[in-house]
Amino acid sequence: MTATVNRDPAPTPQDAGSAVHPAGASLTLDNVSYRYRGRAGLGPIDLHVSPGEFLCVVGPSGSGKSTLLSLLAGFLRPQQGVIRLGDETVRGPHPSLTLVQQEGALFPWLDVAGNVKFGLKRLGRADRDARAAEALRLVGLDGYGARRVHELSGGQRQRVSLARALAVKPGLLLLDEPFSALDVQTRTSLADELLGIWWQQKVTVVFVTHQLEEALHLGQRVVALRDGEVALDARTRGLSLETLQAALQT
Ligand SMILES: Nc1ncnc2c1ncn2[C@@H]1O[C@H](COP(=O)(O)OP(=O)(O)OP(=O)(O)O)[C@@H](O)[C@H]1O
Repeated sequence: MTATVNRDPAPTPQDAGSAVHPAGASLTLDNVSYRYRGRAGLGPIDLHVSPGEFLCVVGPSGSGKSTLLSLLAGFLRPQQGVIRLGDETVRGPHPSLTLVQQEGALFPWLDVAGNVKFGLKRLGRADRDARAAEALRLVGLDGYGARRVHELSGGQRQRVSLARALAVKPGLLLLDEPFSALDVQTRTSLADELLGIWWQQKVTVVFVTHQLEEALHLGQRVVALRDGEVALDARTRGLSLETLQAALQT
């Protein structure tokens, strides 16, 4: 039997019509490649992500997911091709582009609010405080600002990481297996909260995961990488798990 996961998590910005003005930036990869010592790596690939789109990237170990995220985050420079965020070429880490990783990477010497405000140094104090409070409310941690990081559960720490990323009001949110270290229940509820936040904020999302079911549940679109190339690029609506698995195997 074919198990079809047929879920569009929320109406897309396009579905919602002209009332919605996505805050997210478009992302374009034009003939991009990066090869370590000229061999393994990624590309060349072409990819366009629309403003406000939620894209999931899947692929087996070594298929190029981390390389792709490092390129998008500006940590690596393409050896060939161009990456654009909106009209701007990505040449390095960019304030409108934030990355949330598996283990959050919070600063243990700062309290929760200090962590969330970390990327807001260019703002005045009142704006920083307001942004941090808003971001903590978005992730369900209203009132947690004065807590120490070590007092938090794994799920709460990932919420703080997400709040820190959202506080800068990014055009593009990059998520690298952000929930994979969490238990299934926490993972599921955080994934659903992320969908709510995405829908509210209209940020463009690139979400990397090993879990094909998670990609079909969360994404509007999924890109499957195999050996550094795009093996499948499809809308998730109506896409079966078997089709996705087959694309990664053949
Ligand atoms: N620093 C490096 N030096 C040499 N080769 C590398 C380096 N980093 C990655 N590679 C190679 O590039 C290819 C893509 O690796 P990448 O880490 O992007 O894959 P991945 O899909 O993120 O894997 P995983 O799911 O295991 O994290 C692999 O063949 C890997 O061995």
